[in-house]
Amino acid sequence: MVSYDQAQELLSDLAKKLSLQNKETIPLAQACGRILAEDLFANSPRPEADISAMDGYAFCCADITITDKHTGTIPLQDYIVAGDQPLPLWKGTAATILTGARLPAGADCVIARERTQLKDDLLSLNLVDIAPGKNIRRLGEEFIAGTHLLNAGQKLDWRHLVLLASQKVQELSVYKPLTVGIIANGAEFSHSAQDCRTELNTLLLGSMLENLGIQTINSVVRSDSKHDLKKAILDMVEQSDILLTTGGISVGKTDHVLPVLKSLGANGLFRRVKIRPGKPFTVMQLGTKPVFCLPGNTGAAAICTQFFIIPFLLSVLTRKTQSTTSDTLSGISNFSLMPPTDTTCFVPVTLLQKGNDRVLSLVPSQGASDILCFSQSAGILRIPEGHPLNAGDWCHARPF
Ligand SMILES: Nc1nc2c(c(=O)[nH]1)N[C@H]1C(S)=C(S)[C@@H](COP(=O)(O)OP(=O)(O)OC[C@H]3O[C@@H](n4cnc5c(N)ncnc54)[C@H](O)[C@@H]3O)O[C@H]1N2
Ligand code: MOO
Repeated sequence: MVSYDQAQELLSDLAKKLSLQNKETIPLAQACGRILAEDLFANSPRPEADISAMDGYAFCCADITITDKHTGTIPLQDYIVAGDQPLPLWKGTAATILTGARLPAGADCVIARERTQLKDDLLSLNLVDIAPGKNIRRLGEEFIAGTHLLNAGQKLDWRHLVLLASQKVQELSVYKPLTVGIIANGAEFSHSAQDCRTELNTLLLGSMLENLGIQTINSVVRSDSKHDLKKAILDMVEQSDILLTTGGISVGKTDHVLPVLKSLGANGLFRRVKIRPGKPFTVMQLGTKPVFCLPGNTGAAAICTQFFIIPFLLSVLTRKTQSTTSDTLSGISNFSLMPPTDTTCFVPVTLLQKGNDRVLSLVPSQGASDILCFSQSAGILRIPEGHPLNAGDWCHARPF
């Protein structure tokens, strides 16, 4: 049996050693949700040229004819819209220019249209409104060519796609999605069982993992037969990069998962963790493939997945230890909890604003097989071994 920290360390080492993922090149438009497999750099500056930030008029400040202490004039000549490659300004004239249009050579200022008067193609303006550089977005002001834009391992969403589209990236290299095989087992799920139960955990695990962009394949062994279980594991190992099992890992007569895996040559990374719930959680390796053996109790399976499997998969996917699953629901606890010696405890909590305080509270009924507590809570609070929680403590829960 290992501690929570030891289990995390073993999993982090395992994630670093695994080289599960191949790369593929796909069109940018299909890349949302995929994991970038290369560092990407800007191939052009942004803006690509000096650009007008206003609908108005472009000119060179030095060409303004001063008419009195406060005002000046300049004749109007050209008309430039976004998409034009403008000719240089006629010396001594201004050009009408629209927002986003390239500045013509010779212009060093743009004035907004509503700050001017126009009569017979002669523009009048207040001198306080003009200065070299005004209302111009300079070439490379946002970033220059060669700027490091994205790291390999980034999960791509609209923020990244739009950035890459601005660089005219049409295709990019991403990791092929991981396939995770999920096996539930138990005779209670047979439709002919006297006390037939609804199988929940393949749905639970499948939804959690698909949220990460992982493909999942499910198999439910609706018997307590070692033979059926062995066949399901062998089938699943063929089709997946990583295996999850749920149920059948305790010490009951029908708990066959661990003996069957051992009979297939699997080695244990660790057997049981000092946590509550989820103590029977075990990780093995079948050949090079990790096999995560989760308890059958649905609440325990959910918590082990949130705290061990998702961080593991994210570090495999992104090739770095994850901070994205950090504990970010912060508030003052309104309850005390003393975990048993050597045990890390997990409890679902709500987060409510009470006056000036954000308060973390327990929700009712949070046994290892309970599930309503998850819908009633905002996240899970981990209470590390040796650190009893006192009412009034400032603490951080992990949001769902
Ligand atoms: N003598 C002992 N008994 C138990 C111990 C122990 O240390 N000594 N540990 C307890 C703990 S803690 C847990 S957790 C469970 C884990 O047992 P299993 O992983 O073998 O789970 P099962 O016995 O197969 O099922 C337990 C419970 O969960 C339901 N279940 C199972 N799979 C699913 C599923 N896919 N969907 C919905 N519900 C599922 C199953 O019907 C049982 O009710 O062992 C304790 N016992
Ligand atoms: O630890 Mo079990 O996972 O409590 O029911």
